[in-house]
Amino acid sequence: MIRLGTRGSALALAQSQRVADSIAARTGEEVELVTITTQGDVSTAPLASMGGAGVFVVAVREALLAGECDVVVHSLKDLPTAPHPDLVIGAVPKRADARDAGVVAGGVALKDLPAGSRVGTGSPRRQAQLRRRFPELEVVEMRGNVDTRLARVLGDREGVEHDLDAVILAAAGLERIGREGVVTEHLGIDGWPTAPGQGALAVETRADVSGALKRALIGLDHASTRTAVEAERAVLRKLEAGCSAPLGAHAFIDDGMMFLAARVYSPEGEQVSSAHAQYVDDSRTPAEDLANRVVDELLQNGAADLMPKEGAR
Ligand SMILES: NCc1[nH]cc(CCC(=O)O)c1CC(=O)O
Repeated sequence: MIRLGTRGSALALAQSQRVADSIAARTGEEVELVTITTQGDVSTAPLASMGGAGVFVVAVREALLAGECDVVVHSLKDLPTAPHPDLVIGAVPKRADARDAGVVAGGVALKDLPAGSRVGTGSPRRQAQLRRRFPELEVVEMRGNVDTRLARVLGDREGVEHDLDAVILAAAGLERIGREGVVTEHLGIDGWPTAPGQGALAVETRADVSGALKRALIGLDHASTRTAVEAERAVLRKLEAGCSAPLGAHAFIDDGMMFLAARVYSPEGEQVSSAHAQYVDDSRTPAEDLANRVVDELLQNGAADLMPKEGAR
């Protein structure tokens, strides 16, 4: 019996169940889901007041370290970039859709929404992107699980106020919970790069993992997804010291070639710094090399100046 720790949200359960099925098929062992309730799930306070989105990861990791479960699944974009000394990412499965998706009431295109229409997102990156591309729309701060966010646009849930015209969410999350049908448009990755690691999962275990579970995770790993998200996260890590502005980054590998593009936004979206690079050499560390080139270019393009100014907002 293998125990897979998971948060209890619909999204977490959906992605954990898929990984559990895959581990069960590869090991021939039964895989049981163990639900872990985190402070971030219970409270609706702004995540920043609880130490950021990391609150989810910390609680799930504690259960893993305490031996309450053997393996956990994270959305890669929620994972801190610093490695944990006692844990390893045993598998990064093949990435799903990395794009953001718009869900707009009445199926109207975002660009055709009347001025002042209310669009919900809690992500500083999406807020900056919305303000830049659709300056006439009103950006509304929000958080909560995906179903609640959708209900604020679709008005399909009792007890949830129907107060938004649109919401921006990850396409991958909507697919995983079977709600891809509500998407009214996808935002192309070139003009709307998403969070480092978006659409990808990290399957984490204790560093001393062995035997059938270890072999199953090796089999579940998708090398080019792992390298691509490594490059995206390396951009985040290298910029963190000098720049806390919203960031989009996307990498992919196609036919042996690797591409990485990143964009840093000022909070109001009026300024950006963009950079991209592609890998042609036979580097043994392509993710690191590409990220270094992209970060150098971002900083040359003024990325550090896009940071929120003290007291400006
Ligand atoms: N921050 C919350 C979160 N973490 C992962 C996903 C979606 C799934 C993914 O990107 O893998 C979401 C919801 C969203 O951004 O819409």
